[in-house]
Amino acid sequence: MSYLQINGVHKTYQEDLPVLKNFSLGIEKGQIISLIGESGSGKSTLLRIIAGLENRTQGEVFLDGIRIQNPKEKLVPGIDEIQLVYQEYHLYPNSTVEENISRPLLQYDKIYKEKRVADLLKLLGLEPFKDKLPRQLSGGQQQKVAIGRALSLEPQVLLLDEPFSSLDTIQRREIIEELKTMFETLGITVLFVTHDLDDALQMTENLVIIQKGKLIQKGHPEHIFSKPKNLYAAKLFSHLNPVQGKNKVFIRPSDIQLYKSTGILGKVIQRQYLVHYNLLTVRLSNGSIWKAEDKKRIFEVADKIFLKWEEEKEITISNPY
Ligand SMILES: Nc1ncnc2c1ncn2[C@@H]1O[C@H](COP(=O)(O)OP(=O)(O)OP(=O)(O)O)[C@@H](O)[C@H]1O
Repeated sequence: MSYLQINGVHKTYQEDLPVLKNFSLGIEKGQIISLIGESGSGKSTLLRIIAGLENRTQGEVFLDGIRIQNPKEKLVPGIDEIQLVYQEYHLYPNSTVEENISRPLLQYDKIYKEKRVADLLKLLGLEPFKDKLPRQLSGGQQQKVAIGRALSLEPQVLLLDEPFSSLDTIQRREIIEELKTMFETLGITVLFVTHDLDDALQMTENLVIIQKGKLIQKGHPEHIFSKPKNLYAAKLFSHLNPVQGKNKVFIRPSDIQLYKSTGILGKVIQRQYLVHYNLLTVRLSNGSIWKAEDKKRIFEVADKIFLKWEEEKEITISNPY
């Protein structure tokens, strides 16, 4: 059994409409995992179940071998060892940063509380803002306060439910970088939920993919990229072009080479400037529409183009769902 063990969790809010289907996952102590899935795939429900804040229809969750109780089995749902951080910061608007972080420690010894809060303010780089109100902070700083508050109880596991979705790209990149280092230093076990593959990869190389309540695939991104279990897992990484004359066989735009004279003929119908290449939309002579990456930025709309690729780069996806 893993440190955090999720065994066959099944959840239905309404009869016959399962939101989680026999979901099992083991997470080792100190591991950081990114759980990625589209909207409505059951990610938040799973986190609430792990935290003991939502009743499971079937299955069990264990932390260090101890069963997490359903809310209906407890007077006060949840446990201190597992803390959940939400997208909306849920801060107390009229309390300072310091007060927000110390709030869960109301019942604790004063000296312990002061030290714990001072440590967290330092760890999160929030010391200069300790007397400010949440509304005087940026979104990223507010989320750090929420994370500080979650960490105040010295949890073993931190569950992050799309915590950076409302931040802009640069803020997200910076805060993920900073928190990742902090989590590694603390040795805390983290399950980070997101629908954004870039965010997921910035946090860790341990990926878990959930789709419609089912665990589709887990592992290193390189493995999922080259051997995706289904179309959704494959498409998370890039667009897929269906190879003509081959059933369920695809080629990624990044694996296509572009030529001016030999290969499969097409015509550029759209060109999109992206950071590292121009993304071309190409109509092939059989009418199908493909995407290709023009890394040298050579081709223009209406140009003739010829495509080639190595057969070994083709991906066969037997499961279309
Ligand atoms: N309390 C509830 N009562 C009834 N249905 C619910 C409840 N909470 C969630 N659901 C439904 O369960 C499904 C999964 O929702 P959930 O929030 O777990 O998914 P998610 O992957 O976190 O989605 P998002 O990224 O949009 O938050 C959705 O269809 C949602 O409408």
